[in-house]
Amino acid sequence: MLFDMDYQAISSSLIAPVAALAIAIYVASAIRHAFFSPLSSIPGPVINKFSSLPLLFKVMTGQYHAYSTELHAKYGEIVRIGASYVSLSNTSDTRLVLATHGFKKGVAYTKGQLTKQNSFSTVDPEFNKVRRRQIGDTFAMHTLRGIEDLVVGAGANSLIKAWDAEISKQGGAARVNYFYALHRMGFDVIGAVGFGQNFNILQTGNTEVIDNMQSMMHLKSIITVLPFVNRVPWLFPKLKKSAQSLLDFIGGAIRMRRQLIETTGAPPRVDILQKMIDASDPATGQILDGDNLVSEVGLMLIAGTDTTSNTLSYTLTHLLHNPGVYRRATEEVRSVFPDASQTISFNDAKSKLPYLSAVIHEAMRLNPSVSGLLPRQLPADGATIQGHHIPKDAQICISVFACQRNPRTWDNPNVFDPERFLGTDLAEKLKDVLTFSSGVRVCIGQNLAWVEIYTVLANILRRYNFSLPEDAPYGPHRLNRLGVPVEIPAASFIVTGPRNPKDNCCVSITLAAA
Ligand code: HEM
Repeated sequence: MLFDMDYQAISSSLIAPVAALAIAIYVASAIRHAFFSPLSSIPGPVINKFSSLPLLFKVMTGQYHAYSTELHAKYGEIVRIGASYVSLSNTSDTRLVLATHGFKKGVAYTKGQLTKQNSFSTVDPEFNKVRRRQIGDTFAMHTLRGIEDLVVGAGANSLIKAWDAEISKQGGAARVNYFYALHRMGFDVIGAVGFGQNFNILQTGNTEVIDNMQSMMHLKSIITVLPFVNRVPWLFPKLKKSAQSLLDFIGGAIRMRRQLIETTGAPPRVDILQKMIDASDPATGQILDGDNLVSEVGLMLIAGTDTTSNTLSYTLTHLLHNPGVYRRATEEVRSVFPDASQTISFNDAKSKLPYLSAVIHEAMRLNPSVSGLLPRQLPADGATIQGHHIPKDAQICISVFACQRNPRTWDNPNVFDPERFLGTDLAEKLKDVLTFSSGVRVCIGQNLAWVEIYTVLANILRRYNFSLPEDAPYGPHRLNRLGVPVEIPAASFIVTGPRNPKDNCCVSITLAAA
């Protein structure tokens, strides 16, 4: 008993010094990491030298794109954006990081994973190489030429059908929400080319599946930062239920296709789903099956819908906010393609409409739809960038948004000005645009996105007159201190889009004179 009492007395008297020692060690290590690590020479807010919490908060609340851009404007082209995180806004440095598998994707990609690893989420270069070999042909231009009719049918033509119906229903002029219309359409396009199915949500107005997709992106952003959320069923149950519904939906679509092949003995048509079912790695013969197929096709639905639809939405927003640009783009389309009975094809739109091309490039520069945190690991020896040694245990964050608004690269970077992409130096200029990323992990679906973007914009600009409704909260009537329209607020949950599309993306449309 006596021994017990002594023991208790001794242990209680030790608590305070042990705790003090632990705190001292923690503080010393934080100070060493903040001020004496190789990262200490990199500029940034003092708090970021000690903690990554401000960064993680910005990621979770959808503000990373704006936060990184703000810090680069203040501190320069290399910034300590978190205790172990460095951000770059110089395109050449960023391209260098993206060029090879030397800088592997950061582990955050695997934390946000809700399905089996796929070509996007994997951090393993070998796995990625196999996947890209398996599905590369699926997205090659020669494949897409074969399915352009599907893209245009579910895309531009279907949108025109829906908007024509709205115009006649609303008596000659219709008020529509272009964000939702373009998202539903984008989903139908992936349905047509990726699932061999007519989801038809543009015509039916069903948005449940779109909402499920947005919930999945939100959940992924949260899990990236707080991985334990995925293991605790009662945390964010609504988001999880929506994400699961989406995965069930994808699994069901693949099962239907397999059953159809078993019944008829042949695929109904050559589309992306069939290409993926048939895909094999030319080097190893490995095929895609089971959960791997669900994961890859699910990725395509998410990566292909939100990104392309947001790009289209932003392009239309910029046209509506800049009436002079809108007039010139519309005149170009209508004078080059006066016959409204002929659908404008991808090749024609791309090769014959230089001003519309410049508008699209400029919208994609200002609003790259993938501008969330894209972290990269360092090689074993670290790397030296802009004279700073970045050690192997740090991570480099790619901020496409900050790169594309870097004032050292772009004059008046926050001003929408398609003229930038009209000169003879177009190819040079495009080297500074990283909207589809670059290097070994460059977007695999960009050809599909281009076909959809050009065919939709060319055909709707020819067919409709667009104008902002009188109650539009943003537009040419609301200018910032640079004298250009205030940008509508955006949120970035991996994909960046308008934060409140319901209120900020309405437009009035009428049929253009034939
Ligand atoms: C305007 C539309 C699009 C934009 C701006 C875009 C942008 C990007 C970017 C920036 C990346 C790199 C992300 C990273 O490093 O973490 C990426 C990767 C990827 N994208 Fe896209 N994308 C678009 C459309 C599409 C479409 C239509 C598909 C397929 C249907 C697609 C499929 C993918 C895949 C599979 C990857 C991962 C590639 C890899 O890591 O090897 N994307 N995209």
